[in-house]
Amino acid sequence: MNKASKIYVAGHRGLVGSAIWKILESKGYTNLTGKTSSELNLIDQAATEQFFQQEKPEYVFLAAAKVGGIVANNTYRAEFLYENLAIQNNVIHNAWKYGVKKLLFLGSTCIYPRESPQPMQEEYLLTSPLEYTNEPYAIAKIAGIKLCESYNIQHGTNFISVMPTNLYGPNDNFDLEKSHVLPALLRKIHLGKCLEENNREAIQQDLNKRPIEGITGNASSTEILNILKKYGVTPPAGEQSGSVEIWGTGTPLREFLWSEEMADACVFLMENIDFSDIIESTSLRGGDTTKKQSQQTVSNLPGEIRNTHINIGTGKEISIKAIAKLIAQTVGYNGKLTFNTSKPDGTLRKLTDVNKLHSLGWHHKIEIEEGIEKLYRWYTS
Ligand SMILES: NC(=O)C1=CN([C@@H]2O[C@H](COP(=O)(O)OP(=O)(O)OC[C@H]3O[C@@H](n4cnc5c(N)ncnc54)[C@H](OP(=O)(O)O)[C@@H]3O)[C@@H](O)[C@H]2O)C=CC1
Ligand SMILES: C[C@H]1O[C@H](OP(=O)(O)OP(=O)(O)OC[C@H]2O[C@@H](n3cnc4c(=O)[nH]c(N)nc43)[C@H](O)[C@@H]2O)[C@@H](O)[C@@H](O)C1=O
Repeated sequence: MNKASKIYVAGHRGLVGSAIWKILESKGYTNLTGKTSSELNLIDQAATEQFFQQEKPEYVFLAAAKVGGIVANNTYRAEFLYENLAIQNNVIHNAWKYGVKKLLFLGSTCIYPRESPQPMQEEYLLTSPLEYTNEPYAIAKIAGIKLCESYNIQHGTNFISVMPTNLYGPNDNFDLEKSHVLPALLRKIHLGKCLEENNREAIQQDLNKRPIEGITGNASSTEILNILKKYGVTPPAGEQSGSVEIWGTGTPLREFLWSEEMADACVFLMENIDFSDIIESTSLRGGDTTKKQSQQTVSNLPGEIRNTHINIGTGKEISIKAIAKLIAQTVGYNGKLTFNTSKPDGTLRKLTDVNKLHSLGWHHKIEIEEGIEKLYRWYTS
C-alpha cells in the first residue's frame, strides 16, 4: 500500500472499522473511502457491484458485518447467517471482479469447535461441532474464510482472513441486550454506581446519549428505575446494597483485545503480509499439507491448502466473574454482583493460540486492566 492508494474500509463507523480508519489517517494514508449502511447496503448485490465498478478500491478492509453478543446471536439467528453471508459474498466477489490488490476479511474465534482443545490453533477449524448460541454467525464466518482462500487458490487473489478474539474499545455497542459482555457490564456497573451515589444527572446523561427502549434521561424517576431494573441494575434500599446482574454462571473464560490494537494488527498485516507469506507460516507450523510447498507461488500450489486464516488475540484469558470484579473496581462500584443463570454461558473457553500471529511479527501491548481504564475514561468523557 502506498499513501495515495485507494483504500475502502467497509464498516468504517463500527468498533473495529473506526479504529482502522483512525490508524490509516494517522499513518498518512490520504485516499480512504467509507460508506454507512444507509449510503451503501452491502447486502444489496447490485449496489455493491456498482460501488466497486465506480470506486475501484485498491485495498479493502472488510469490517462490515452483523455483529452482537451472545443473546443477539442466539435470537436473530437467521439475520446473523443471511446478512453476514450476503455482505461477505458481495464484497469478496466484487473485490476479485474489480481487481482489488489485497483484501482483509474479519472473522471471529467462534469459528472453532465448542469443545476445541485450548489454546485454539488455526488447524482446529472444522474438527468437531460448533457452539450452538452463535452457530449461524460462525458458519457465515467459516464461509468467508473459505471464500477468501478459494479465490486465492482459483484466481490468484491476495485475500487474508483474520479471526479476532472478543474485542472492546471506543465506539463499541453499549446496548444492554444486544452488545458483548464487556461494554454491557461496563455500562451496567457504571449505572449501578450512579444509583449508589444517587447521581441522577449522570444517569440522565447516560440515557440521553444511549436511550434504553426509548427511555431517555427526561423520563420520570420511576420509569428510569424500572428500565434499569429490567436490565438487572437495582439501587440500594435502606441497609441493602444495590446490585448488578451478570448473565450466566460467571465461570466461562474469555480473551479480550483492545479494538485499536486489533486495528493495528489489521493494518500491519495489510502493509506487510501476503497470502503467500501466510501459506509459508502455516507450513512452518507443520500443521497441514502445504508443508513442502512454501517456495511455490500460490496459484501454482498443488494439493490441499487450508487453515490459512490468522488468529488475533492476546493469548490470555479471564473469567466473566473476574472481569465483572475488575470493572467494578475500576468504576468504583461497591454493590453486589449477582448471576442470572437463565441466560446462556455459551462456550466455556475460547483461548486463541497466537503463535502464527507472533511469527508474522505482531504482538499485543495493552493488557485488560489498562484497557478497562481507557474504556471507562472514554465512556464517561
Ligand atoms: N466486536 C467484537 O468483539 C468482535 C468482532 N468481530 C468481527 O469484527 C468485524 C467488525 O466488528 P465490529 O466493529 O465489532 O462491529 P460493529 O457492529 O461495531 O460495526 C459493524 C459495521 O458494519 C456495518 N454494517 C453492518 N451491516 C451493514 C450492511 N448491510 N451494509 C453496510 N454496512 C453494514 C455497520 O455500518 P453502519 O454503522 O453504517 O450501520 C458498522 O459500521 C466484524 O466482522 C465482526 O464479526 C470478531 C470478533 C469479535
Ligand atoms: C466475540 C464473540 O461474541 C459472542 O460470543 P460470546 O463471547 O459468548 O459473547 P458475549 O460477549 O455476549 O458473552 C460472553 C460471556 O459473558 C456473559 N455475560 C455476562 N453478563 C453479560 C451481559 O450483560 N451481556 C453479555 N453480552 N454477556 C454477558 C455471557 O453469558 C457469556 O458467557 C459471539 O456470539 C460472537 O459475536 C463472537 O464472535
